Amino acid sequence: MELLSLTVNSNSLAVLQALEDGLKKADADPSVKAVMICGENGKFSAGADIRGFSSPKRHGGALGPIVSLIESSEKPVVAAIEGVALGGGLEVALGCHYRIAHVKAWMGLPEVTLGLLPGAEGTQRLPRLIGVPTALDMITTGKHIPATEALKLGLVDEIVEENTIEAAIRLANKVIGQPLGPRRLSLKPVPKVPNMEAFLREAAVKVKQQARGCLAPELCLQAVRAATETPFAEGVRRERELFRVLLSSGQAQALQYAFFAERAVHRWATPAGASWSSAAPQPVCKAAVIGLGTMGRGIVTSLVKASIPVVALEQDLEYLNKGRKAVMLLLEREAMKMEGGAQSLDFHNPARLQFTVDFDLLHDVDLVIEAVFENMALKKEIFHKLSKICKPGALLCTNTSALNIDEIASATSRPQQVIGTHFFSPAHVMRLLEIIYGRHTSPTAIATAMQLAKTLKKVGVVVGNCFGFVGNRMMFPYVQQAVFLLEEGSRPEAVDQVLEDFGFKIGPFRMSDLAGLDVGWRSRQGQGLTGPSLPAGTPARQRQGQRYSPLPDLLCEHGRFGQKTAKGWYQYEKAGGRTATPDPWLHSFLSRYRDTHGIKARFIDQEEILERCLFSLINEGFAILAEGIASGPEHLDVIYINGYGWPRHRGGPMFYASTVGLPRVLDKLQKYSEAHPDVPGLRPSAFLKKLVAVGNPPIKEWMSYLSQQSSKL
Ligand SMILES: CC/C=C\C/C=C/C(=O)SCCNC(=O)CCNC(=O)[C@H](O)C(C)(C)COP(=O)(O)OP(=O)(O)OC[C@H]1O[C@@H](n2cnc3c(N)ncnc32)[C@H](O)[C@@H]1OP(=O)(O)O
Repeated sequence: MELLSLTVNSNSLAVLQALEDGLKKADADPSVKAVMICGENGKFSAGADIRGFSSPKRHGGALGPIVSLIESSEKPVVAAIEGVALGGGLEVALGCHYRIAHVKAWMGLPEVTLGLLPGAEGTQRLPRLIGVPTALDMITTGKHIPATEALKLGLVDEIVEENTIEAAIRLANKVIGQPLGPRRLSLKPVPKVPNMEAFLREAAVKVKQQARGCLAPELCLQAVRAATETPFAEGVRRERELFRVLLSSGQAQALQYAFFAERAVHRWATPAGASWSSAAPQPVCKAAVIGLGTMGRGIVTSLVKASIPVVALEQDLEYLNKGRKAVMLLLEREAMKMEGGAQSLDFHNPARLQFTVDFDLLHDVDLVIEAVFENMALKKEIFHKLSKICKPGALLCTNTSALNIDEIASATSRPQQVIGTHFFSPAHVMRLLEIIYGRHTSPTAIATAMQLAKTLKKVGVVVGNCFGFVGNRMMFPYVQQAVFLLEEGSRPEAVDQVLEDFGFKIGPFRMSDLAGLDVGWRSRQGQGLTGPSLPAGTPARQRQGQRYSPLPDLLCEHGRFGQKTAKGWYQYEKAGGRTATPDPWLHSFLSRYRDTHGIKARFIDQEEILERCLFSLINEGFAILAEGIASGPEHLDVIYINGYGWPRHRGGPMFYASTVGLPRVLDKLQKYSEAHPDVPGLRPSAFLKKLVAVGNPPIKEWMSYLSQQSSKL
């Protein structure tokens, strides 16, 4: 036998054992001259079994010694990489003396995204192979790189377009007898950069800033630093130490939960029993977008990037030209980030992107996304037209953040084809797509919208129809608490700081200034909560017997709409400016407001700010689950992580509640509710109470306490 071939699809215990046995056998057998390691079914390895990290019987540290064993083999070992080589899979390849990859293969060390670091000596070998700056980037971001890039970086020795295994065998035969010392990465020095210390210091600042409280990127950097400062064996010891810290940090569990939650929501189901097994998606070969405001522009860009031909429609030529310019600018920027540039997107080709004011051009599209502003009458008028013009079977989507899908569908003759697709701004960047089915929406429509999300590289989450759906409905009590805290004595910058320290990308007041205070003002006017339709004599701080804060309305009446007017909860350098500065005017405005309403300002500590904002949001989440609006807590968590800047390393609001402990959440809500009996959002939901009463079960069992529901986790 000239060559032994080993397969390493997943780094389960059995595979590791087989790898070790195979290597030992190859070393002991004089007839074996070289070893080739490959995967099965066109995939090298997706790395360790992620579920294994939270299992009590985890085989910690088992892979590192095997990678060392591969490297120390006296016979050349060649990795034949097809499909993916990720995490532990790539670390195995780094132990090999040669790496050959298929041109379509992808490689990366994504452990950081799971709250870990490449704990099988990857933090020590990769910098020795491709240099510290590039290795650090790969290890701290976890990004996957294509084989072509891996070749340029020197991560692989060769890429092939045909049979990778045959090419690897050819290479193995060619190198038999050549010295292996120079191919053993553990023996190589780490390539120098001019001022390593300054480079690492700067990198540490950048990584910490971007990590927003997530430990893994910082510890990844420390492990790479060890590679630059200590011999290989010492670096490996440090790597293992840091790996153990991460494994027991709690963040790893949250990030791994998030990984599986995103996959679980893909297996959508409705209370009526519809799911992938009962519905197939319809093909979307051509789409239309109505309305080229901020949302419409992003949606068009997203569709073009996904190579779906688009017809973009506006109400008149003035709006159309404005929208066209903005879309072209977005597409040009996106094209610059892509390898093939503008050519690859081909957006100047009218067959790919057409701008029009003529509704009739929508007659042959497979799907329409209406993205005009939030006005029910306008949306109904558009859907009425669509139901007359569009071909039978065309999916009619509305990009609304709160409005009733059934009412919009009632304007059509085909409510089964109407569905909510709630994009998040900027729509070509944000990963979340909330997909809302109405009473009549067909399973095919849901499947088609879910498939569209995948094509657009977004995470689609199927939810039921209620005001604000899942994301915004949970956001209302959170924002309401933030404003109540101002009434009681806090300041916008104090509230924002607490929530940003928790890990939110942006606190509620900075967010409100960014989105524009006028958006909510219009909606409240529409609901009759403020403005001319408010009945005379309505108490300033009460609506329907519940506490209400007119603060945001008063700010709007002062023309303070946020960034766009250079003033909102903060002040900005100019209209459209981004730098929020605390505003003395706002502080004295708050004092005057409290005096007017006889409110005695008090000091509010960070714990109260955090708990009242987060626990009221979580409380609404339990109500949503009990009503069957979402089929599991993972749906709520995926929505919050991908659409609302919730820190991923805290796993989403419902996972966070499970880590705080439901009895504590209930206890605190009860306390705050007693202090604020006129705030329904603080009144503990019946489902939360039930879960506490049955003994605080783990999150994956929650849904079994509601009849006919089961978790997808
Ligand atoms: C002591 C230290 C020892 C070792 C250090 C090593 C650590 C590691 O290796 S950590 C793992 C690193 N690997 C990854 O993070 C890869 C994760 N997977 C992916 O990125 C993707 O799944 C993919 C790119 C490999 C494939 O993507 P796609 O084709 O879109 O399929 P899905 O993502 O839907 O996945 C299909 C199916 O497979 C499950 N799965 C994928 N990878 C893993 C894994 N590493 N462990 C466990 N399960 C995995 C995924 O959950 C899907 O299954 P379900 O639909 O049932 O959830």
